[in-house]
Amino acid sequence: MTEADPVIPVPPPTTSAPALRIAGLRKSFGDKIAVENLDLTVPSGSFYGLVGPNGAGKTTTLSMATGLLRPDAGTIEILGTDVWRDTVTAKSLVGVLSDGVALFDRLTGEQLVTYHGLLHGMDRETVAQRTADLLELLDLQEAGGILVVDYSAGMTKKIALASALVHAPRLLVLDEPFESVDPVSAANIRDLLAGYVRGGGTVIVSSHSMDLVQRMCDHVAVIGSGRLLAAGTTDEVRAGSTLEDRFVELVGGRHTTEGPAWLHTS
Ligand SMILES: Nc1ncnc2c1ncn2[C@@H]1O[C@H](COP(=O)(O)OP(=O)(O)OP(=O)(O)O)[C@@H](O)[C@H]1O
Repeated sequence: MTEADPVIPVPPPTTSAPALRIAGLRKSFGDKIAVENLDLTVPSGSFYGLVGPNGAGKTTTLSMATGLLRPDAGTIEILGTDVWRDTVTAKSLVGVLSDGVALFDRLTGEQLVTYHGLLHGMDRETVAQRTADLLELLDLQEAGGILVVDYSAGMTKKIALASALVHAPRLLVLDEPFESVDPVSAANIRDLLAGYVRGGGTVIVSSHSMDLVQRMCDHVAVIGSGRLLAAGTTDEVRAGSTLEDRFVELVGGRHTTEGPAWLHTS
């Protein structure tokens, strides 16, 4: 699949508001401050990367941004709709692939995608057509009749992505979409997402692959310890070096030793 048109037409914009606007976002778990005073604006039509070290607050931020986790403070708007005041409208605008949220895995892959489509109020015929398209695009045709509980990690990721896409959302929020996915499927997913953005959609993707984010995303935000460290176009943020080098510079934490002596066999 190359230079593909968007598989699913993205509804035309009805607002000039950014795809996502976050202001003053905070979240603590007990004494642990996971997200601290975070401001972030994701322009409509962008392919936005969110990067940060383990425990930086990416999943917490994306969960709050998509109506899955209530913030302690701050506002979040998706295309001008306040996520926590008008959650139903906001959720209709967004497709979410979450890290670690359980799927209804006693359904087959086909049933799971169909369920998500029906949940969004789509008619059965459209849901069936789109489900078939998505299963084909994600190389899951043969697995469509198998229970999701029996899927591999990569297949589970792909069926969750299909479920997030079936209602043709205006904004797609993907937490670690390429984790466990084989290189061919990853390339197919990248083409699918690029086509989706060309068709007017917005993608936010969190990833630990700096190389992938640098190649794929036109904007990037770096977060560390729950705070925004840098944000802008990918070229602005990497400022002449590679995103990986810039990331290490911003985040720190590189160890200069080769580990304890007992790890060295000779
Ligand atoms: N439900 C929770 N209860 C307690 N602490 C939590 C909870 N969820 C997240 N945290 C803490 O909040 C911080 C941010 O976690 P988060 O999962 O958002 O990081 P992340 O950037 O997605 O990390 P990773 O790249 O490792 O997935 C971490 O210190 C984590 O331990």
